[in-house]
Amino acid sequence: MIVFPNAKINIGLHVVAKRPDGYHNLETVFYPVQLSDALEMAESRETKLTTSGIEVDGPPEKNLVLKAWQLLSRDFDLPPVHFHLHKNIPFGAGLGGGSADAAFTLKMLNDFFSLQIGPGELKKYASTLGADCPFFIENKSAFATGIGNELSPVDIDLSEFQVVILKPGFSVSTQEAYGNIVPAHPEFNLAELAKLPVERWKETVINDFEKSVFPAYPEIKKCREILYQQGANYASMTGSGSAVFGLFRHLPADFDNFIPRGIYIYR
Ligand SMILES: C[C@](O)(CO)[C@H](O)COP(=O)(O)OP(=O)(O)OC[C@H]1O[C@@H](n2ccc(N)nc2=O)[C@H](O)[C@@H]1O
Ligand SMILES: Nc1ncnc2c1ncn2[C@@H]1O[C@H](COP(=O)(O)OP(=O)(O)OP(=O)(O)O)[C@@H](O)[C@H]1O
Repeated sequence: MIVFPNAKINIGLHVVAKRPDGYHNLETVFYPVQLSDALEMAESRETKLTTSGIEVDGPPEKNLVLKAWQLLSRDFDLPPVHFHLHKNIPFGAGLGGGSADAAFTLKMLNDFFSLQIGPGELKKYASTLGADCPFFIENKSAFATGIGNELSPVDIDLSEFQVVILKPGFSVSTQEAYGNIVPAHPEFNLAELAKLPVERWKETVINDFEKSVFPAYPEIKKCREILYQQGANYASMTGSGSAVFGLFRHLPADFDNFIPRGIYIYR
């Protein structure tokens, strides 16, 4: 069985408050995008993970794919499986790639072994693997509150836009980014703002992490500037960076010529 865990972008992100458990309450809109990993699973003599593509740091047992398998194997009698993960989504990018792999592993195990876990229960398993993870269970645009795990559907359709993602050669640690932010209650509700025409988002739909991350990493700010110079109708950092995305009604044919060396382009 093969699945294609996709990335997400954040359309606005407000860090609302620090919680006693050290995590932060936030408000954001998650939107799924096409950029995807490939994850294959087959029954095997022992449970193992092999990888190709972008090299993920850390040993296989720390990989969220195996963590998702371990999580379900505590409650279900799962036979051993061989996973192969081909990694295309850069990590430490704010694109939620690791969380997507974890959520798709849960869904694939549930389907393949007919475990009969309902979507609500699957989301609960997912939230123990990462704050971004429950979104990828339904994988539909959603307004998120709590630590990012309380989701309600939001009707946003960006199909007329081309989504272009720029990623500098370095990553930003999510933990560090949260550590450098001063939480504040937002004036406006993001779910409402996201209903405005995309052309009005530039002034209204804000990712709070840009304020704290841009001064330390001017190259990320530069990526957003380039996207606007090239005619993006909206551009923003996603999550805690380091990737930024642009939404284009018309992407210039010579777009790639304007992207400095060392910056990866995904579309
Ligand atoms: C920045 C976002 O990508 C926005 O979508 C997410 O909030 C991050 O979600 P994630 O990578 O799934 O986060 P986790 O792997 O659960 O947590 C990584 C670290 O980020 C911090 N963290 C994460 C989520 C959150 N709501 N508050 C936090 O303070 C915590 O220090 C945590 O140790
Ligand atoms: N399947 C996986 N894919 C990517 N990273 C993984 C995976 N499994 C474990 N990790 C660990 O998670 C870290 C990346 O997490 P991080 O949350 O920074 O990145 P992300 O997946 O881009 O998501 P986001 O930045 O949106 O939270 C990696 O450095 C790696 O150690």
